[in-house]
Amino acid sequence: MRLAFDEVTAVLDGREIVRRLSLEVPSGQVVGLVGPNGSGKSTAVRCVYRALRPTTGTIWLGRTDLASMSRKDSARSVAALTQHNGLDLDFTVEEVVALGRAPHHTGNQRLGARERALCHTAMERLDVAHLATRGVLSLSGGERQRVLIARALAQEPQVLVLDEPTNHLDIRHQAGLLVLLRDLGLTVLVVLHDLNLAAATCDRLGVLSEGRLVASGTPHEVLTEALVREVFGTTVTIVHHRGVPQLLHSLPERGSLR
Ligand SMILES: Nc1ncnc2c1ncn2[C@@H]1O[C@H](COP(=O)(O)OP(=O)(O)OP(=O)(O)O)[C@@H](O)[C@H]1O
Repeated sequence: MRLAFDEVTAVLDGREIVRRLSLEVPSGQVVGLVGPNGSGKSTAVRCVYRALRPTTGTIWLGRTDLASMSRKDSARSVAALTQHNGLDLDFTVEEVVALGRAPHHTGNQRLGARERALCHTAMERLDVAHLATRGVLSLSGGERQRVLIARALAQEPQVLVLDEPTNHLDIRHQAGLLVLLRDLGLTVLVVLHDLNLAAATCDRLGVLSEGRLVASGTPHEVLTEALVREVFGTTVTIVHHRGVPQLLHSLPERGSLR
């Protein structure tokens, strides 16, 4: 299912945080949203998981205007990993993952055998099955993050929206997660700070700067030394590894700030 921002503007506190954003995530593709701190990435994705309503513009889910859908219907299609995960209660890992099934249930339905198997598969994919009976409050930051991604997968969404999912993850789990996102076959919009991981994983990238989309295309098209200098204000050298652009920092000589 395709996801598309169509001229989306989001105003907060009287300030345009996202400005006329048009960006498409084609069905089954992974699109990375990158940009400096405060450029509006989280605000844009909050509009997709409906924590925020665009001030103007439309978000399309397939051919349907997201704003016209009931919250339950959109929750069946869109799963989100947000920066504020709300894991405040000491549920067990398996209980948290089972919450991913909530949009598919009415009332206090119990999970069926297929759903239990689905939750178990999601926990295995995220390497948290061995933690199933642990309380989530006792987990490390990275373990918690993986539990939340397992919950999102248990939801069986068609569209997955993730805001900095590699936070807290060690490099093995970062790489594992991004390979998983690539191979799930879902429509994925992912906010990433690590441009090297973004280039290696995403089919396309959108670059936000001060709320505006300033570049979009394949990583190869988008990630140039000039763009990184202009948007992020830093100097890098770009090399190609297996055909993928990768950034090497060119830091000033030691002592240059003295
Ligand atoms: N509720 C709010 N009210 C007013 N301003 C807000 C609100 N939420 C975010 N902002 C501001 O909007 C701007 C964009 O914030 P946003 O979190 O979308 O950026 P971001 O690109 O995700 O940043 P980061 O990379 O630091 O996570 C920031 O200047 C932020 O201070």
